[in-house]
Amino acid sequence: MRRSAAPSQLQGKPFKKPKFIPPARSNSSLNEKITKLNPDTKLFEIAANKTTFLQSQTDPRICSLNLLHAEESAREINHRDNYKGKYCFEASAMTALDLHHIVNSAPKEVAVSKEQEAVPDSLVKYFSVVWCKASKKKHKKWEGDAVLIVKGKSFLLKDLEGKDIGKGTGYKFKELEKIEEGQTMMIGGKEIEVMGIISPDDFSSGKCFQLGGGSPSISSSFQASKKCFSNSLKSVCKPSSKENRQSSFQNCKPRHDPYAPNSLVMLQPDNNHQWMFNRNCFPIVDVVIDPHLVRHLRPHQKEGIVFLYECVMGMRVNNRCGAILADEMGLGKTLQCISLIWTLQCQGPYGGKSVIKKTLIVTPGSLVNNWRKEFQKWLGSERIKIFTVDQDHKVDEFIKSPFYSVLIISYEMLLRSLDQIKNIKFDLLICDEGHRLKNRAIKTTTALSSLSCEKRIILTGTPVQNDLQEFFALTDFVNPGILGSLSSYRKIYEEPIIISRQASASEEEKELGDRRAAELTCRTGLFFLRRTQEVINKYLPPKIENVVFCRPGALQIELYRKLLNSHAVRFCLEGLSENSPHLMCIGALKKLCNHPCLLFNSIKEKECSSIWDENEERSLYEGLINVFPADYNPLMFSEKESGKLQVLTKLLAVIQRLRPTEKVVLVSNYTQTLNILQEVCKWHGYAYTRLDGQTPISQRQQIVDCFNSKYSTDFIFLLSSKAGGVGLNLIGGSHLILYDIDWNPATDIQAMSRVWRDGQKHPVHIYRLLTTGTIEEKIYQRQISKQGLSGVVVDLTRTSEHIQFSVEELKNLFTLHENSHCVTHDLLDCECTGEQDHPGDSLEKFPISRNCQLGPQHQKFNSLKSLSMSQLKQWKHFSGDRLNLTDPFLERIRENVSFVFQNITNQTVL
Ligand SMILES: Nc1ncnc2c1ncn2[C@@H]1O[C@H](COP(=O)(O)OP(=O)(O)OP(=O)(O)O)[C@@H](O)[C@H]1O
Ligand SMILES: [Mg+2]
Repeated sequence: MRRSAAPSQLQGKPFKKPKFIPPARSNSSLNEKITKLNPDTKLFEIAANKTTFLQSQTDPRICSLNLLHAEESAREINHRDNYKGKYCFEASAMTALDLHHIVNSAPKEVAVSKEQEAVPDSLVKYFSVVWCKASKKKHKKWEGDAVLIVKGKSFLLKDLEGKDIGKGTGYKFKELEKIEEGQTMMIGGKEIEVMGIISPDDFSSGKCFQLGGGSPSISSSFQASKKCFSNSLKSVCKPSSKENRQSSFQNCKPRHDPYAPNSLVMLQPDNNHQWMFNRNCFPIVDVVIDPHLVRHLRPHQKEGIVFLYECVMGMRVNNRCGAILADEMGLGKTLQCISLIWTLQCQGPYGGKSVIKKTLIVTPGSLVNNWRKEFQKWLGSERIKIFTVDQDHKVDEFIKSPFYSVLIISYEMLLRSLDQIKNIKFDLLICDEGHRLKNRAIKTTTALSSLSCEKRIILTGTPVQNDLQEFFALTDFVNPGILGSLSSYRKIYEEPIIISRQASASEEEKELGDRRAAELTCRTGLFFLRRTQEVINKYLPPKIENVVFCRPGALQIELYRKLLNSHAVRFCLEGLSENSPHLMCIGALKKLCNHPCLLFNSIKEKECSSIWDENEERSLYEGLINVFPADYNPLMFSEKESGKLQVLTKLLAVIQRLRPTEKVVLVSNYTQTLNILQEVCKWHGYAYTRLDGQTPISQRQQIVDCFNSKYSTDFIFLLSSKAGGVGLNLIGGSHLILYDIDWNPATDIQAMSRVWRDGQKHPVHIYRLLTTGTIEEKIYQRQISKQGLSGVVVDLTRTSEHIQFSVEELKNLFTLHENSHCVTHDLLDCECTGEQDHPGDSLEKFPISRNCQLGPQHQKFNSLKSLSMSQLKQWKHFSGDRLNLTDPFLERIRENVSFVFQNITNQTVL
């Protein structure tokens, strides 16, 4: 049998999982393999690999989420790098010095692993192997790489996707115990050759399943350097004519002075990068952000630009040019991208030549014109020509005109114009509110993935929080293939992580899950950046957040009781079947909380519709109509019938009386509820404007601008959170009222973030209205306990309306607490009587933020936990008649309010 040299040895990393090399092609030993190569190639390949390896160990940039302060770091790095790499020839000379170190280090690793063989038998051992079906043929044709796990007398063979491809027990103990590198053996009907020993560490982190082994930067750099070498050598050897080069060199000055005070200078490319991308040996030129922009940038934005630059230039993960910028809402992701586009369009590190020509920005319809406005705001109209696609301006126009360099288009329009878009060569793709790409199967994702552009950025304020598959989709979109195939990702990361989070998980499973999560964080952390709102708090006015519990009206209580007694609800509580109508029951209760007339409308609609004969609906609504007054007219509804509506109308009146120049954003998830709120505005003569799913895209920015203008006479902005919750800047309003609650906390947080952002002049008041003792409280509790308290890596139980409920949970949901001021407060186990602050509580100790899907490691860098029950305990509590509110507005509407939680951020600025 011909023996293949373990590819891991060729890479100088015997403990990493080698890339599979069919035996027929790779039958030479390590030394043979190296000497067969062109000597220069050999030096370069290994040295380039080493360079990146060392860099990944020592370079602070590698830890993306632990960014250096941009100003100092970028400059410092530049100066540090200045000594090297003016020309790529220097690179090979320098890196060649490391060759011995690499080759010599290999046996050491083996020795370390071998020590482990001597440890007690109960310990598990891991090997990288190649395998094929058992045969007597002389020349084996290996079918693939695998990982062999040996424990005592049994073994398990897994392919690189993590799938089990063989297992067996009862083997001779000695045979399994003495497995060593290079050995071939028959095992479970398969012939295997042991290519190397895998350390327990590499197994538990999952690294051994990665092709080429190691971190992305290490492995891809190796591949990349191999790939680029032959090309770059050719092109390096045929530089442009002497004269041309001289004249290029003379023009190679940075566009802006890198030594000016406060200059923001990008990192210079390292040797490896130069080999790949500077084939004409242009001199290295400092890339300096336009001082006109730098003047305005906040520190976190400077860091963000450095991060984005390094990602799209392929400086963080070799051969990969994608990034996810997941800063919380309002942190100015738009400005960071605009700065990047402007920079790359005019500058580049190689001879100063620009890196990109055309940029495609895809964004929700409501934000197309917001992007245009932001370009105008930060760069004026002369520097860069923007084309926005709408009904009257089609992609054709962009194609025909040489003027425009940036195309801004909505996701919907993109799908319609995909054929044309595909024919344009875009160098940079930015997907705003890109969490919508979390589903790989939807058309938008496949359409965007089909574009050939490699430099891809996803912007999102609410990255997928609790679903590892969605996280995979985002990651795979920006850096295709970086985490392998979906099936291997599931086996290697998702499954062990999920298992480890289950209550029944063994210690071993927990440990494995933690390690895999840590490894995943580490691998993606290079191109994933998230900062929380705390970084801009100091630039913003104070924010007073109130969770207001409103007593339900008499009609509401009566209807509520009747609903809970319905056959449908009782059927749900008997045990869940597939056809359980619990979602319908929940929907009816939520409608009732908003206003009984919504329920009345539903009953009447069902009466007229043919679907009415469905049993559950009949059993839910049966007899309900009799609870309404005989002459009930849903068009003439009364505010008193809904506790929340009563509080709302009083609140609006007080705000207008006390602050006649301030404006209110009023948010609901439902169009029908917005209709009711709109009626209320009309009755009270409040000037209002409205944005929902029906608002034509072309009008949306105009509506927003008009509301934000100081000349606007609108008092209220009616906003549908589903349609316009993301991305909008509604700083014209300083009061935001969230009329109803969503299962998904991200939806609510998105909506609440519309007013407290850069540019806001007034202290901001946020009011979340909940009906006391009802399902709304339960949903709120679920938001702050399940997802907030968990603090774990994943919680797949939370998927908006598709949550799986246990019967116990449904019992809780379908209970009305009529005698409590606030069930949520009762659950807090708080000793206060709801009339005072909690002594010694520091709000700073409990920053409010959101959970990040990858748990502790990500949180350490960039994301704090969501508001949790324990944090809520630290807020101010005001109960019943003893309300002694510091909020001047709530103070005047206490009548219908049974309880208030209040938190003030930035009080010092008051
Ligand atoms: N450095 C700055 N100085 C002043 N205003 C700024 C600065 N950066 C951003 N802004 C303003 O802050 C507002 C919010 O910025 P932007 O819309 O980019 O936020 P975002 O991060 O995209 O938030 P979201 O996730 O909600 O879309 C905008 O009006 C923007 O012009
Ligand atoms: Mg945005």
